[in-house]
Amino acid sequence: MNILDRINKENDIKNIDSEELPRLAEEIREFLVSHVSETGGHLAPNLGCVELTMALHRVLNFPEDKLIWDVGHQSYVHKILTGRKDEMGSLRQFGGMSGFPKTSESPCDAFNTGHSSTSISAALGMACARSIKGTHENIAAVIGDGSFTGGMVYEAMNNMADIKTSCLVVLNDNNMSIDQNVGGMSTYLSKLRVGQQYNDFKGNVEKVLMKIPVAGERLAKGLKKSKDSIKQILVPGMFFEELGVTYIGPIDGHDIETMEATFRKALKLDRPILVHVKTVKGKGYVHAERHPSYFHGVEPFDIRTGHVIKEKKTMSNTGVFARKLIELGRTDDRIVAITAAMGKGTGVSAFAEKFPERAFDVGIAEEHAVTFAAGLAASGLVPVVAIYSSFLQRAYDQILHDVCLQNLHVIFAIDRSGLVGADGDTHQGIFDTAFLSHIPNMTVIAPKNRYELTKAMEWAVGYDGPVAIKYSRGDAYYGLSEYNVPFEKGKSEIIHRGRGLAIMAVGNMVQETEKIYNRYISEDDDVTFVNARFLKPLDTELIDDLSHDHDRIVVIEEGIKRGGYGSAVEEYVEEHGLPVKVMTCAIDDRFVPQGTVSELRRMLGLDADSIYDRIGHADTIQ
Ligand SMILES: Cc1ncc(C[n+]2csc(CCOP(=O)(O)OP(=O)(O)O)c2C)c(N)n1
Ligand SMILES: CC(=O)[C@@H](O)[C@H](O)COP(=O)(O)O
Ligand SMILES: [Mg+2]
Repeated sequence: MNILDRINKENDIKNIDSEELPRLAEEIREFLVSHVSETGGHLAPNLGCVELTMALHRVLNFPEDKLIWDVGHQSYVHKILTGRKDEMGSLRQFGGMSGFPKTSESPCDAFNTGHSSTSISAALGMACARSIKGTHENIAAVIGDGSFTGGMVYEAMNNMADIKTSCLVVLNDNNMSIDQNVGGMSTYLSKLRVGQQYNDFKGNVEKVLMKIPVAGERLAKGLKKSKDSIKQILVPGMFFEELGVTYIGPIDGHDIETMEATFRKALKLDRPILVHVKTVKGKGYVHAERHPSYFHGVEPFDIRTGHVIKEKKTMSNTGVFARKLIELGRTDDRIVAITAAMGKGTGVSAFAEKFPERAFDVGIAEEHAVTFAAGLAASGLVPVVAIYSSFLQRAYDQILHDVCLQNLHVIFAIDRSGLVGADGDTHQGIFDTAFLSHIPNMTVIAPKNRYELTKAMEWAVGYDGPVAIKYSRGDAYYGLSEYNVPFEKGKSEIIHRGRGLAIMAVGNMVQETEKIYNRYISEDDDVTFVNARFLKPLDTELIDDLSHDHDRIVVIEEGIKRGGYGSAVEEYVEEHGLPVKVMTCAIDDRFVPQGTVSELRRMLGLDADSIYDRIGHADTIQ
């Protein structure tokens, strides 16, 4: 019988003999590789934290104790150990188990995550709540070295120093973000990693105890360690120590026994402790160990070769963006590119290969990325900040206060705009139009296909002011390339001028709308088909014009309805008393879960068939 068969619910791991734990770790790795090879998912981060998760589960009691996973992409092992291994087949699928912690999925998930660098703040909040309520649960956060580049971490640690209560932070350092980790903190952690041997457990605890006045010294003496070993412990982790957070480490993140003993002791101390754990990303699966970046988040793959089963043959929007950026960069040396730890994901790394001195990976620091871009723009350069739509949510005030208020020429390349699929609610890029369009000076463009994406980039470089260009995850659309009306600020593109019904589609929904349009044409319905293109400024002249011979305008967009493009059209029509009804097919006031984009569109009524059916009833709209 496999040892994993004896793990069926939370805390079962405590009944496994210590000698059996290494075998259990192997079984978990095999289980992970076999499942993720079929579903896709974040494999390398999970392979790297198998023993770390096991050690935490030996020490913490679930669901009473609280364990917070930063980003949460590495929580699969935690899920397996908390009675969810049978759900692994549905990982990241529509209606299935999430790839991130979800409080709605299990009481053993203490806090929902998906975006990085939130875990220490949340843990600290829980620790303070525990003091106020007088309860006694343990609270721990696990955060990776990549996530440790995010600013909130330092805000939390700054605060932590003032809050003298037990809170364990485990820094899972695999010397990798998605790509190579970057920056001063990453260098500092590297120094800590190579600068000393793994501390043995007693030495570490002794160090901690020595720093606690009076009682700590007594306890440390009780450990009967030699004076020499006490001396050598005072140097590492000074940065954390100076901040008032006790540092232990680095310890071997694949040695369950050492981690278990360290965590057990650390949790007894009534103060914030950071345990620095060194792990190998992708550990135990040769292809993932060799290519941790590729296996960070991977599509279904062949276990033997490590190759993704459905290799892409077409170019993605990201690829189109990257290629065009390089082309623009060749002739305009004012152009600089910025990524917040998503070099490969956004395509900025391709630009960086050609123009290393004009490309910046600032770490997982979207807020900084935007204000950094503002500084570059204020000095006459043309920064292109490429950030996924959902991660850009973080930088709202930087966009408003640092860029738009000064009308600076910063280009926002908003990748993963629209539904992203399997990552689910934390990652859907559905709020960008709403949170950008209401900021004065901002121009928002949603290109309809790959050609228009390149034209939008050219236009944005030639413009002077903040411009956001949003495009979706996945394959670039090649269709409708014969329609290529030159760019003019605030002007939509008329693909076909008919009468009666006008359909205005936004960005990636132009492709879906083409199907609806073709259906009308095949039925001899001469409808108007508009590519919205500029979401802001609104093409009010066109709306005025349409209102003369159309009684209905239908707006189709893959974004949140309130504050979106359709809202702006509706508002304009109402304010000006135009004789036309507007219906917006967009996403109602809700979050959108995981699934394939087509499943989600069907669920939301945003697929061509559903929209066609709805328009059929459009004369009933109020
Ligand atoms: C705010 C935000 N920006 C970017 C990301 C994308 N992202 C997810 S995991 C990750 C790297 C995290 O590295 P680390 O914390 O070291 O975890 P590892 O995968 O190495 O275990 C990044 C950049 C994110 N989830 N949230
Ligand atoms: C966990 C996380 O935030 C990233 O790894 C994200 O899943 C990447 O998404 P893409 O696959 O769209 O690059
Ligand atoms: Mg890492």
